[in-house]
Amino acid sequence: MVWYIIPKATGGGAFKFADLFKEKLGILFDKEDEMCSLVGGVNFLLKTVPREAFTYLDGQKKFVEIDHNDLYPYLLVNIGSGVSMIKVDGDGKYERISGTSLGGGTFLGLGKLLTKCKSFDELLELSHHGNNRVIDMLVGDIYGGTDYSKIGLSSTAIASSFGKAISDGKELEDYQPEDVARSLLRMISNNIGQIAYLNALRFGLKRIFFGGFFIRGLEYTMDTISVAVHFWSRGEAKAMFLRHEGFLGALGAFTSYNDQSHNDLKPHHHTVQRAILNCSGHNFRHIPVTSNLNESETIECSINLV
Ligand SMILES: Nc1ncnc2c1ncn2[C@@H]1O[C@H](COP(=O)(O)OP(=O)(O)OP(=O)(O)O)[C@@H](O)[C@H]1O
Ligand SMILES: CC(C)(CO)[C@@H](O)C(=O)NCCC(=O)O
Repeated sequence: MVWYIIPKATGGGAFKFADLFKEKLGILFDKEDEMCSLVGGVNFLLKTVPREAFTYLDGQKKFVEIDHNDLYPYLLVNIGSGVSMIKVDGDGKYERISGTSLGGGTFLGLGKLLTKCKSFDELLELSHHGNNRVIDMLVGDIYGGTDYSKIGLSSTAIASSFGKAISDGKELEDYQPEDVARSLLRMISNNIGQIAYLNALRFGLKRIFFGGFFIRGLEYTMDTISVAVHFWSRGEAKAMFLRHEGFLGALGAFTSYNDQSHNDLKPHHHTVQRAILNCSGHNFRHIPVTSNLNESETIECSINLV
């Protein structure tokens, strides 16, 4: 019996590794466009999975009721190595309106250089124990401890990320890696939240969904992004997060098997004749799919969305 498996692949890696897979494993990818897959993944989740989207503010997670008839338009901010901002108007209807190269890769890359830590988890762990005020220059540092209330800035607002390092007379080694990691996480998350809001404003979008593997359900990251969106929108816009934020592209590629008919898909037990891979530029991540062969010579996949 001969088995032909055509894996769906999305992201830059679908292109970057296509020849390698063909040469070494004899496998051809079915390439799915990255942006299209991201949007497909989010739409699938929002329409199919209960309690998928939530807000996170002041340590409180609140699930958001999604009205399927009033879902669009929204802004999707996908934070991977870089950041893509996509205005979504419907199934398959979207436009990438902006992006920034200051993303998860910047956090991890700079973090490795500045703290010598080896992995994302290590860097995050460090950031949990740090205090950004040691390195960040606050409004109060500039204004002698007081707020600049006339323009809406409290004394504890960050005036300049890493600004204290200008005149502290310290070398990198004199700072605790925990504090450096904390400032870095705050700087990146804050910046993304601000750019996201400005783009939402450009197009009059009230809802902003944040996804990508950078978020990973991390409270400090989500809190910083939420505060940035809240601050810049003066409470008008809300940052929303997704429970399955790290698998958007792979899910979108998966749902595209059925000719984009997401509505026919249920989050449990799909019978498909193919497999999926989510390929970023430098690594592969399998969506948690279990598979076994059944008598009709198909691969039975079930996704566990918990
Ligand atoms: N265990 C981990 N190992 C590496 N990076 C991680 C890990 N957990 C979270 N991250 C963060 O996720 C980012 C990568 O996210 P993701 O895989 O969604 O994007 P990507 O596909 O590599 O990038 P892009 O969307 O720009 O192509 C990293 O830059 C890092 O900040
Ligand atoms: C290049 C991609 C789309 C690859 O996923 C992503 O890393 C990204 O959106 N980077 C930001 C590029 C920019 O808009 O400045």
